[in-house]
Amino acid sequence: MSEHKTRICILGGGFGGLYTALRLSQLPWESLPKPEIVLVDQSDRFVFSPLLYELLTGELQTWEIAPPFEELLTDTGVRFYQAAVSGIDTQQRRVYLQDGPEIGYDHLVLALGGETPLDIVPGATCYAYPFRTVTDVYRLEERLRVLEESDTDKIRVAIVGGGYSGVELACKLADRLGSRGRFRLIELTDQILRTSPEFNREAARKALEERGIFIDLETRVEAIAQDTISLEYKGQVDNIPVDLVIWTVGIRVSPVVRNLPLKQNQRGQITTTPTLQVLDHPEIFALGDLAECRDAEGQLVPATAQAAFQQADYAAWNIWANLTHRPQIPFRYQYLGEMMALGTDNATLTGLGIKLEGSLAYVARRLAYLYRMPTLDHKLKVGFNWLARPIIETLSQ
Ligand SMILES: Cc1cc2nc3c(=O)[nH]c(=O)nc-3n(C[C@H](O)[C@H](O)[C@H](O)COP(=O)(O)OP(=O)(O)OC[C@H]3O[C@@H](n4cnc5c(N)ncnc54)[C@H](O)[C@@H]3O)c2cc1C
Ligand SMILES: NC(=O)c1ccc[n+]([C@@H]2O[C@H](COP(=O)([O-])OP(=O)(O)OC[C@H]3O[C@@H](n4cnc5c(N)ncnc54)[C@H](OP(=O)(O)O)[C@@H]3O)[C@@H](O)[C@H]2O)c1
Ligand SMILES: C/C(=C\Cc1cc(O)c2ccccc2c1O)CCC[C@H](C)CCC[C@H](C)CCCC(C)C
Repeated sequence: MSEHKTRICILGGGFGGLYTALRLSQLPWESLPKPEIVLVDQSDRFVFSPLLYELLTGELQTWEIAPPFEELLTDTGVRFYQAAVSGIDTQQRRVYLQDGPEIGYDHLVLALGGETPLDIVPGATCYAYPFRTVTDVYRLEERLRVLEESDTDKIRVAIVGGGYSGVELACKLADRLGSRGRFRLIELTDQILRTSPEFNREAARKALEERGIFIDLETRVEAIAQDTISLEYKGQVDNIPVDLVIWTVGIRVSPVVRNLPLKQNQRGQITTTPTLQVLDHPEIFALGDLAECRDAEGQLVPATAQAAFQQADYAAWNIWANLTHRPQIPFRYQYLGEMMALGTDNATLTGLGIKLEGSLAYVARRLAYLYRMPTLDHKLKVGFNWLARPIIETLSQ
């Protein structure tokens, strides 16, 4: 008689999914056969999004911040499928893939993250550049290169959203374009970085000012066309000429998630228990940006990499606990602080009672992120490269 091997299927290989898979592969399964762990992602590589800006400035290379899953999962026993998830049957416990096999599961982990919605303003889908994936970075890089090689005197860039992504991108791009860049940062509310600690917000304001970045507060984007952006401020609409519009605003869960017969909030996020299980489906875990979770203390868990990274440990542990008949542990979110890149030699950091800005914060942020990268092997490769690169560059001058 062939024995059914328990299968854990993880959908999405980002901060929630990949780290759950890696943690699961390290847990002790001695008392029972190791389950089959399957990870599905539409991309062939994991993206360490906090360091995505550094691709645009050439500070980092793609392999460092977006290593292929096959490489990260070597010797872990986790099986990787590159395919887009097109549907999930939660009754039959089956996952459907575009151009791929159907996968049955015993435990399912939903970690598909979110998408940047562009269709909320006319013209944005056609003319604005989102900033979330490596493909987004390559498209933006191509546009920047065309503009840099053109004979236009000033390159006019509008960045929509005065949140973290908008501010970080503005500073990095301002450093890349130097005196040729003309930047506006467009924010709907009356301040940038509304949720940041005052220290980081002040450091960001200073960095934006030093780079001559103009901030439009209380300003709504009405429409985007090929070479203009229409901005509404205090009831008046202005059409401003631009060469490039970058859209960093909003997050939306994908239609695959929206279509699931699982309890969701107004934004389509799946409601979970503090143990990260989906209501009425103890075999399904949901984490990261697609989940609405209140932790053991009742605090709402934010949609950040910091939170997804912490949830992954609990999701893995609770699946293991389920299979080994141990009690579940409720998730406790620990806000450790936040870090922001504010240019190619500058950053700000507030966390664990420490406040740092300038080049010291720049180095500390890099080291803190190196420590958060997946797998020891990858950390060593990247760390070694960070040490070796400046030496090689100096010697080859
Ligand atoms: C530019 C940028 C910078 C950021 N910086 C920070 C930061 O400094 N600190 C911080 O805490 N947070 C940061 N964030 C937020 C952070 O990236 C997210 O909160 C975090 O990635 C959420 O993790 P997740 O696992 O839910 O989703 P993700 O990490 O987005 O992973 C989702 C995965 O699912 C895959 N996927 C999606 N749909 C499908 C499908 N249909 N089929 C198959 N695969 C699919 C995707 O390819 C992706 O690999 C940043 C975000 C951006 C965009
Ligand atoms: N360094 C970091 O820690 C870091 C970096 C990047 C991302 N993240 C995390 O990733 C998530 C997404 O961050 P994000 O910066 O990409 O997005 P975000 O936090 O949603 O910021 C977008 C900003 O744009 C504003 N806005 C919304 N609609 C607008 C419109 N139509 N026109 C102009 N402005 C508009 C938002 O105002 P409202 O707030 O009022 O909606 C907000 O201030 C967050 O959870 C964040 O914590 C963290
Ligand atoms: C603020 C810190 C962590 C929170 C955090 C933020 C993120 O954006 C993440 C993204 C993805 C995964 C996880 C996280 C995340 O946990 C870090 C706090 C760091 C400390 C304040 C100390 C840092 C010490 C340095 C590593 C060494 C300093 C060396 C010197 C100053 C050069």
